[in-house]
Amino acid sequence: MTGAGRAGEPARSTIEGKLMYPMIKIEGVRHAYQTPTGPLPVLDGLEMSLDEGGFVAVVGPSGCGKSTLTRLVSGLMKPDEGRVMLHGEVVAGPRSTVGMAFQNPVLLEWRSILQNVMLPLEIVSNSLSKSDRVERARYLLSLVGLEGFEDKRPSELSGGMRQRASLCRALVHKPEVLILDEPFGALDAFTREDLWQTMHKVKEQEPFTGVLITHDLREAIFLANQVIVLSGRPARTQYVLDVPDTGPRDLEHLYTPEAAEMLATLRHQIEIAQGRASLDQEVA
Ligand SMILES: Nc1ncnc2c1ncn2[C@@H]1O[C@H](COP(=O)(O)OP(=O)(O)OP(=O)(O)O)[C@@H](O)[C@H]1O
Repeated sequence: MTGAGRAGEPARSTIEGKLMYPMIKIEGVRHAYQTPTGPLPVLDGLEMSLDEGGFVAVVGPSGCGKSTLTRLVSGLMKPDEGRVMLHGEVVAGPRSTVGMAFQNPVLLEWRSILQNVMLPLEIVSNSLSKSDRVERARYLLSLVGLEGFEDKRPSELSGGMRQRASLCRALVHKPEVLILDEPFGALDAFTREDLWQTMHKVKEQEPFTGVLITHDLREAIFLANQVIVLSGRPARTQYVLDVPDTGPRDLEHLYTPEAAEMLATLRHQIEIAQGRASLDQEVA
């Protein structure tokens, strides 16, 4: 990688003479939505840095601006101030190198599950032949446990299965960044935990840099290696927690003293963000 065409001087390091940029870098981002009753400030001093292969979970009070952050990273929106960079390049418009999965999977009922997963390959220009596309989609479906369901319609699948298919669709074109906006929020607790483990398996086989928006602190520390707590709206980066050991783990991991301590810290930070606790109060 060279520095040519790179914006300004984003934080970077050098390994063997090569410039290394964080995969995602957000600097001093401020944004307000224009509404009929005037501007609504949503983000006010957002900072974030995530290396390639990292996985960040973003938590914060309801309505503080978490989804707005995902729109900025995917290039669907530009900030009023500050900059969002992917690999040192300012994000100036929608990026095909970003995959997204949401709480509502929105699969197309008139297409089979396999055809739904293949959809991004039809939209994003790529050199894959039809048979390679089919092979890629089938591989991902088997990775998430949906082998044998390729020809089903979305309505024939359970909510958890649809979410698995949606994950495959988000990954099929090998995006550099995978954005997950509360993808497990509507699922029951058992299905959700099952999908957390699937996520670890997928990340092992299909490396990506992940951004997870969630209200579930256990989910955050189970999946991510960094958790960012946003303050109440207008949101700024209030607290960053580094989660050690991001390798595959079992659910028992969530019941260790280390996990309990991380959860207590995050809960306390959320209470501060909600204005229900002050910075100088001890973590309970
Ligand atoms: N296009 C828009 N125009 C005007 N206001 C908007 C727009 N999109 C979002 N908002 C408002 O901006 C604020 C932040 O929205 P956003 O969806 O980013 O929050 P969030 O943290 O993801 O919310 P939640 O936790 O409830 O999912 C909310 O008050 C929302 O109503």
